[in-house]
Amino acid sequence: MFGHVMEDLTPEEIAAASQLYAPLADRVRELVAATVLTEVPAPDVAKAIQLIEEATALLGTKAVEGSFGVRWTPDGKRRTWGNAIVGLRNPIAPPLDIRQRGDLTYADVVIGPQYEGPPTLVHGGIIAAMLDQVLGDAAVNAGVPGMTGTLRIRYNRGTPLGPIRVQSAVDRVEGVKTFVSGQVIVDDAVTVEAEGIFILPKAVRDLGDNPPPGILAPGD
Ligand SMILES: CCCCCCCCCCCC(=O)SCCNC(=O)CCNC(=O)[C@H](O)C(C)(C)COP(=O)(O)OP(=O)(O)OC[C@H]1O[C@@H](n2cnc3c(N)ncnc32)[C@H](O)[C@@H]1OP(=O)(O)O
Repeated sequence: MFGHVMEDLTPEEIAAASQLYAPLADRVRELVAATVLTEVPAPDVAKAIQLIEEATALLGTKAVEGSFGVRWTPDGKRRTWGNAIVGLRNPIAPPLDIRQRGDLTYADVVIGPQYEGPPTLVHGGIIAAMLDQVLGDAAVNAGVPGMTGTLRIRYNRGTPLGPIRVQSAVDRVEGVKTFVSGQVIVDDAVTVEAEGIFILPKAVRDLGDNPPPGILAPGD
């Protein structure tokens, strides 16, 4: 399917790529936070711009065109490394390390200053994006994946920057629709609640009972 890329890589090659690119994304993420907060004098800002331009030019000498897509290997293992919320290679991602315990899908994450909306609080759109991903992953983990059709969010109170939990669980399945609910939790209090309907798209349904395994498998 469009955007899905098959790569014949060994687990060792994938581990090596992870060890190469995760620190790159981590350093750029730190750079983003530093850019928001720095108070150094103008010449130092000018120097930083020059260094960043050099790094960007270096990385751009060989690069994928368009987007990273979803990469998968013949064993069905999927890599969503460009994903805006969980992507290992994506400094925009907080990133969320989404885990599963029983029926619960969750991520514990520290939200930095680059995600500020109201002063000292997490931006509501960022919260929505994280909930979208974590609710979607609950559907994937339950074996009933889908694209977000509807996502309803209730912001009960502000969510402070810093450590938060985002969690979700599947409520029920009706045909091609998976109903999922979730919460954002800070210090044992629910700050945000969400309900989503995740729909197995017609294009995937049309692949029949045995779609390529990477289409539906959880990513990492
Ligand atoms: C496998 C991938 C894994 C991917 C796993 C990825 C992990 C998820 C985490 C990331 C989540 C995202 O960001 S996803 C990106 C944001 N979402 C999108 O871009 C989705 C854009 N919308 C679409 O592509 C489409 O509208 C779909 C897939 C949502 C539905 O299209 P469709 O498959 O053609 O649907 P259709 O046959 O008409 O209807 C099927 C049933 O769903 C109902 N329905 C249709 N649209 C909606 C809707 N928006 N909200 C509620 N319900 C709806 C219909 O009434 C019907 O109910 P009934 O008659 O059966 O009762």
